[in-house]
Amino acid sequence: MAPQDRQQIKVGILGATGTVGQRFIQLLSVHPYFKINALGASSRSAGQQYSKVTRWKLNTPIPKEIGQMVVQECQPEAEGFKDCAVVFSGLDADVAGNIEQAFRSAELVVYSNAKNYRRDPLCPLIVPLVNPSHLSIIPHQRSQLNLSKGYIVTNANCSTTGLVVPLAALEKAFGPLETVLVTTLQAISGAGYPGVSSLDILDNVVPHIGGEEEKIEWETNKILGGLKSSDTEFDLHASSENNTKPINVSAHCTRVPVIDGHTGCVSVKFTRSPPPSIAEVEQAFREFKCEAQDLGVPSAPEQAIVVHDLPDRPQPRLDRDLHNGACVSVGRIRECPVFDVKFVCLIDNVRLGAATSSIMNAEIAVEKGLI
Ligand SMILES: NC(=O)C1=CN([C@@H]2O[C@H](COP(=O)(O)OP(=O)(O)OC[C@H]3O[C@@H](n4cnc5c(N)ncnc54)[C@H](OP(=O)(O)O)[C@@H]3O)[C@@H](O)[C@H]2O)C=CC1
Ligand SMILES: N[C@@H](CC(=O)OP(=O)(O)O)C(=O)O
Repeated sequence: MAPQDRQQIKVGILGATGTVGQRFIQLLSVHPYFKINALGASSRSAGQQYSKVTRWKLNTPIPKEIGQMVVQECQPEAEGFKDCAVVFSGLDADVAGNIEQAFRSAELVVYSNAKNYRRDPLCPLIVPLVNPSHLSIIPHQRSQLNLSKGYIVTNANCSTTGLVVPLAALEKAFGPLETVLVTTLQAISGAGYPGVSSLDILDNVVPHIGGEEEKIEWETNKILGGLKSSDTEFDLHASSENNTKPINVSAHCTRVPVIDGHTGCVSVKFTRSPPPSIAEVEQAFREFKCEAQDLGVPSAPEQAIVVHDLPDRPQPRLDRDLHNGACVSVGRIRECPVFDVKFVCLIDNVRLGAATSSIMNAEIAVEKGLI
C-alpha cells in the first residue's frame, strides 16, 4: 500500500514520562504510520496532564496536543490504550515484565526497550539495522500463547546495539567472528532520569554499570545468530547446521560525563585466516546495507554506518545527531597487534539505542504485515 493511502495506526506509549518515553513522543508525534493515542506512566503521574508531570529534557518543545493529554495507568483497559493496536514501552525494568505481558495478553503488539523479555525463547531481540528477519518467530510466539494479534518484540541494550551493527557488517563481508573485546564509555542519559548524581559523575569516570557487561556479552550472540529453519527457535550464533560457534565477547563498561552517546572501543578477531586488510574492513563498513533500508521504512538512516576519516572521530557531541541519531558512527579503523582489527564506534543511546530502534522495528513489522 502506498504510504499516503495508509491509515495511521493508533499507538500508546508506556513509560511516556521517562528518558526513552520522551524520545518516543518526539519521534512519534510526526510519524507517518503511527498516531499517539495514549500515554502511560506510574500512579505518581496517572490522572494528571502530561506537561505537568513530565520533566521534559529534549531541546524541542513538548508537542502541544501531547502536553495536554492526561497520563493513564499502564493498563490495557485504560482510556486511550483500549483503542490502540501497538504500544511502545520505555518502562522501568522493575515493572516492565508484568505490564508488557498484560498488554500482550490483551492482544496488543508490544515493542519494548526493557531487558525483561530479551532472553525469552519466544521473543525476538531485534536491532533493526541487523536482524529484522527474526520477526519470523512471531507466528510461533502467538500460537504458543494462543494469541491472534498480540506479541512482544524487544530491542537490545543500547551499547549492544552500537556494537552489533559494525559486527554484522564484518560478518556479512568476511564470515563469522571469533572474539570481540569492547570497552564502553557510556552517557549519563543511559541511566534514565534523574540517573547518576552530579557529584558522582562530574570530573569523573565510574568503572561499573550494573548488569551491562553481561547483557552485551549475551545479547550479541542472539542478535547475530539465526533462527532455525522451522522459525521456532533461535540458534544464538552456535549451530551445527552451518558450523558456527558463539562469538567470545568480553565487555568492560564505564559511565562518563557525556549527556547522550555511548562510545565503544572494539577489538575483533576473525575466524578467517588470513584476516581481511584494514582497507577491506573499511570498505565493508562503508558498503553495509540492511533490510530496513531496502524496505525504505521512514526511520531507516540513509547510511547505517558512517565511517569517519579524521583521526579524532567519532565524538559524541559532534556525531550523535547524524542521520537523526539512527546510524552508528565508526572511526579509527586500524590493525590490532593482539587480535586482527580495532575501531571506535558511537551510538545515540536514546535514539538508535532505544526509541528509534523500537519504532523502526515496528515500521518493518508493518511492511511485513505483522501489525
Ligand atoms: N535511557 C537509555 O539510554 C536506555 C534505556 N533503556 C531501557 O528503557 C527503559 C526506560 O528507561 P529510561 O527512559 O531511561 O528510564 P526513566 O527512569 O527515565 O523512565 C522510566 C519510566 O517508567 C515509568 N514507571 C516507573 N515505575 C512505574 C510503575 N510502577 N508503573 C508504570 N510506570 C512506571 C516512569 O513513570 P513516572 O514518571 O510516573 O515515574 C517513567 O515513565 C528501561 O527499561 C531501560 O533499561 C534501553 C536502552 C537505552
Ligand atoms: N544500562 C544502559 C541503559 C539501559 O537501560 O540498558 P538496558 O535496557 O539494557 O537495561 C546504560 O546505562 O547506558
